[in-house]
Amino acid sequence: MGDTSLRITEIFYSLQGEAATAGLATVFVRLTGCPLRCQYCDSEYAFFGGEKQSLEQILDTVTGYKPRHICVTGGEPLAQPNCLLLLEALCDAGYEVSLETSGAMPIEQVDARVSRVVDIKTPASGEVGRNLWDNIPLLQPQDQIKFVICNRDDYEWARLKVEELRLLERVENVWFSPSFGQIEARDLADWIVEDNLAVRFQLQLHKLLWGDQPGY
Ligand SMILES: C[S@@+](CC[C@H](N)C(=O)[O-])C[C@H]1O[C@@H](n2cnc3c(N)ncnc32)[C@H](O)[C@@H]1O
Ligand SMILES: Nc1nc2[nH]cc(C(=O)O)c2c(=O)[nH]1
Ligand code: SF4
Ligand SMILES: [Mg+2]
Repeated sequence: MGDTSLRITEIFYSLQGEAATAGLATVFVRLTGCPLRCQYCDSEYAFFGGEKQSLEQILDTVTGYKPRHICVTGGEPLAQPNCLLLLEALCDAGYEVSLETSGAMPIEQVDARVSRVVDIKTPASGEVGRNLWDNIPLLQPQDQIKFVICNRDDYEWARLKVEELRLLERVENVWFSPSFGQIEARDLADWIVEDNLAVRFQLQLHKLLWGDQPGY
């Protein structure tokens, strides 16, 4: 077997602040490095640095918290090929695993037990050109789609994508999430109601509880 280590920025235990398992105690494994540069990124500290850790080391740290839920995030976790091994090992260990990923990397090889939370990058993210549209037909009902909305134009764009790609038929949860500090969350909520959309609004719970800082 070759090198199975991963570059890790942090591993911490907190309340899941996003998506379908929001509110549940969760261990976060944040992988270092990302090929994208979304203008709003709240995890820039994960672009560089980190520490190489073996799969065993990572699993030991995770197990120490005695969690049920694990969220693998970054940076862009799928930019490290060994991420696939980590996801498989976490599933084998019996954890409920979710993966936060930009829509920019192939999701095909991710273990089928994982809930893949695919962020479709909007025009105002600055990275709309990186969306890998081939991922869309691969989505399963337990996967999730997220749009981080920065302004009204992003909202209109996302609304059209939901329709065009029939996203509500593909996955149980399509999330519209306000870009933190860039748009009034209430405006986004009002637009969803006015347009009678079947998407789900979310706020990043951890930022309301602890502010925008690493480790929470
Ligand atoms: C930091 S990223 C890591 C995973 C992956 N690189 C991605 O973009 O999905 C995790 C999630 O946080 C979201 N996010 C980052 N900065 C944000 C912000 N300022 N407001 C709202 N969501 C944000 C991202 O869009 C993504 O859905
Ligand atoms: N509490 C908490 N929940 C989260 N859900 C997704 C996160 C991320 O950074 O990907 C995150 C995070 O950083 N903290
Ligand atoms: S893809 Fe994710 S980690 Fe990378 S810059 Fe965008 S939000 Fe940040
Ligand atoms: Mg975060």
